[in-house]
Amino acid sequence: MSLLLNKPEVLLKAREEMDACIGEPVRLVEATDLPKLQYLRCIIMETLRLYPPAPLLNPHESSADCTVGGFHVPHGTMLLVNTFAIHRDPELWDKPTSFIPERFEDGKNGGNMVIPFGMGRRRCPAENLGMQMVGLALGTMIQCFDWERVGEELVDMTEGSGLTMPKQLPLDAFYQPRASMVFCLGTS
Ligand code: HEM
Repeated sequence: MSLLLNKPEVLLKAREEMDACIGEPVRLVEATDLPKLQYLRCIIMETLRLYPPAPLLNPHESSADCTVGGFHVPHGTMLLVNTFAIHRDPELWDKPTSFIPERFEDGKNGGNMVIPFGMGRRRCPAENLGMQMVGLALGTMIQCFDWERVGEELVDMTEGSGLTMPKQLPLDAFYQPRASMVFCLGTS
C-alpha cells in the first residue's frame, strides 16, 4: 500500500484492471479472479522483490560436495542466501531500487531470479496460499477504497530493524469507501 500511495498511477492501473475483470454486477474480488488479475500479481511480485519478508533465507546446509557457479562447496557447508542482494543486484536489474511492476508484465523479468519464497526442496510450501492471501487482501483494499497520502510528501519507506523488513514508521493514509462498493462492505 505504501508503494502504491507513492505511485498513484500504479494504484489507478490496478483499480482499472480490477473493475474490468469483475465487470457487472459489481461484487467483491474473489480467489478465482486472481489468475486474471495479472497486473495485481506484478505489483505483488515487485513488492516482494524490493521488500522480501525473508531478506536472508533460513540457513541451509549442503548435503554433498558440489560445484555451483564455479565455486566448490564442500559437504556440510552452511549456506546463507541473501535474497535482498539478489533482488537488487544493479548488474541484473534496471533501476534496481525503483518500484516498477511493469517489469513483470507478460511473465517477463529479464530472466532474473526472484526468490521471495526461497527455492529448492525447502522453499516455502505455502507459496500459493501466501500469494492468494496477499492478492485478496491487497485486491480488496484497491477495489473497495479510495486512497490518498496524508500530505504532499511521499510515504517514508525507511526500513526498521527486524528479521522481516518491517517499515520504520507505520503507514498513515486517508481512505474512504468507493461509492460503488459501499453496498458490498456491509452497513449493519
Ligand atoms: C507472502 C507470504 C510468505 C512468504 C514471502 C514466505 C516465505 C518463505 C521463505 C523465504 C521460506 C524459507 C525458504 C528457504 O529457506 O529456502 C519459507 C519457509 C516456510 N514457509 Fe513461508 N512464506 C509465506 C507464507 C507462508 C504461509 C502462509 C505459511 C503457512 C501457512 C508458510 C509456511 C512455511 C513453512 C512451513 C516453511 C518451512 C519449509 C521448510 O523448511 O521445509 N509460509 N517461507
